Amino acid sequence: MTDTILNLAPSLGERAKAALGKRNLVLVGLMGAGKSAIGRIVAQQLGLSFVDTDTEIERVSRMTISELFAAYGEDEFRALETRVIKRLLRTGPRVVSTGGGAFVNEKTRKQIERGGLSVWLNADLDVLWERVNKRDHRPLLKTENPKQTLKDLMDKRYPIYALADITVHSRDVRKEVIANEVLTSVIDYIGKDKTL
Ligand SMILES: Nc1ncnc2c1ncn2[C@@H]1O[C@H](COP(=O)(O)OP(=O)(O)O)[C@@H](O)[C@H]1O
Ligand SMILES: O=C(O)C1=C[C@@H](OP(=O)(O)O)[C@@H](O)[C@H](O)C1
Ligand SMILES: [Mg+2]
Repeated sequence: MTDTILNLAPSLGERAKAALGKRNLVLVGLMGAGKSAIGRIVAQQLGLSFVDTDTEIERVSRMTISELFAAYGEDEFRALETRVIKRLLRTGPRVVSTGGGAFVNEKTRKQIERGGLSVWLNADLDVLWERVNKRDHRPLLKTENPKQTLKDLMDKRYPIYALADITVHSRDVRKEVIANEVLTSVIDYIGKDKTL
């Protein structure tokens, strides 16, 4: 009997999916915040498809992000990013993990505002640095002092990320914990805003 009741209770993922309806869930935030890693887990829990915009950009261009930056520069990369995100949001609902600069670009941000619910994964400098310094595939961090570059980007971008619908504190705990907080925040946010 108890088993039956437990089985019928909707899971956190099911409740968040019902709250989201047809909206896309879009993760934004700085490099290393966990957008790609957390987005994948959140999508699994929601039973929605997952796409990482950088992976999609690499697929359509048949180049890596570093190659794109080197060959065409950041402005061209942003233009491609805007186009890719527009298409992904049109054909959802899905979970979309963006690259760190996407939400900072005004055109892309407006698309995200129209096409989905945005979640900022907000992390401290030391957490971000710990995560990004292990890999070297991020062209913007190929500077003499990448930690300072990250700090400068934080100062510039955090006021813009703060425009996201929801903020979740990304920190040094298991990824599943952060993913659950994203789902809970979605339920809370949609429950509070009756106009949605
Ligand atoms: N909560 C977490 N705990 C431990 N490692 C994490 C956590 N979130 C992300 N990571 C790791 O940090 C690195 C950067 O995460 P990633 O998802 O690529 O960030 P982003 O897409 O925001 O740049 C990856 O190796 C990822 O597995
Ligand atoms: O912050 C940025 O401008 C960028 C972040 C990267 O994605 P992640 O945030 O997933 O590392 C990637 O899109 C590109 O290197 C530019
Ligand atoms: Mg990423």
